[in-house]
Amino acid sequence: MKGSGNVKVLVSEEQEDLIIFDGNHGSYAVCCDPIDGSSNLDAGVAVGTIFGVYKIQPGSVGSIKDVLREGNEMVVAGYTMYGASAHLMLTTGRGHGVNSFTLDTHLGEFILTVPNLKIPKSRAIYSVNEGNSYYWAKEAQDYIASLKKPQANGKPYTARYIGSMVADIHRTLLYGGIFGYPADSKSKTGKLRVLYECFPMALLMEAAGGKAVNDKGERILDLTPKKIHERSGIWMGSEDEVNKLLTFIKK
Ligand SMILES: O=P(O)(O)OC[C@H]1O[C@](O)(COP(=O)(O)O)[C@@H](O)[C@@H]1O
Repeated sequence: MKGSGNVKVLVSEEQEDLIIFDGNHGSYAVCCDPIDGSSNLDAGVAVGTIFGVYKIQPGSVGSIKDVLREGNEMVVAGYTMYGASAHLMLTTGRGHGVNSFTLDTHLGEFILTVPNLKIPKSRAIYSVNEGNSYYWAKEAQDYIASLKKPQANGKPYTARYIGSMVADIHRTLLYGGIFGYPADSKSKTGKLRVLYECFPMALLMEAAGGKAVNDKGERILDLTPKKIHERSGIWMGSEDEVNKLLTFIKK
């Protein structure tokens, strides 16, 4: 990133402090989770790299103010997923849609395989770590319990959880459904980090026609973090599925 000359500020999950690249005139601030899902690496489960990009503030020489901003101000977001095949999912903002690329290992190039990807409006798939459900707020417990009952079509929802956010979100973008990692009485501010997990995935989700909210039902992209490694509870996925969740949260 330093060598590109375009990046002035870097926030990485792997670095406690903000990095400012002195000596270059980069115009961008990158927020990055270099290996998301790292706890799954040894098991050979798909992991990925998540990134979100801001244009640094006018007149800025690189500071924390360039990243402690609303998610709405991100200009690019994406992830690469290293699984059975390697994928790059990219958006340059809500109005610009989402493009999905697959790595052609012979060419060594990412090929555009799904242009202007749209998440299905609804799908009976939920993706959460139910191992935490004892600590969840009652609204979250009631919502997930409601999905396990036979729905209008006589069938309950199906559960899918890999435990690697990139892989769970990749499946959700392609197949539809809802992914959640709510805050709970054990992790009061949630687990996933706002700048390099929640914001990039929320921008992708909305650009694909989905929705992303926190435990209070507020739009994730309207949040403004106060610290670079700030966490938030999050739910995101197909529009109808998030709207159904909101009927439990916003009673
Ligand atoms: O094991 P849990 O508590 O279900 O958490 C899994 C979540 O944590 C993560 O692994 C994030 O953590 P890392 O970025 O530190 O790997 C996400 O990819 C995943 O959604």
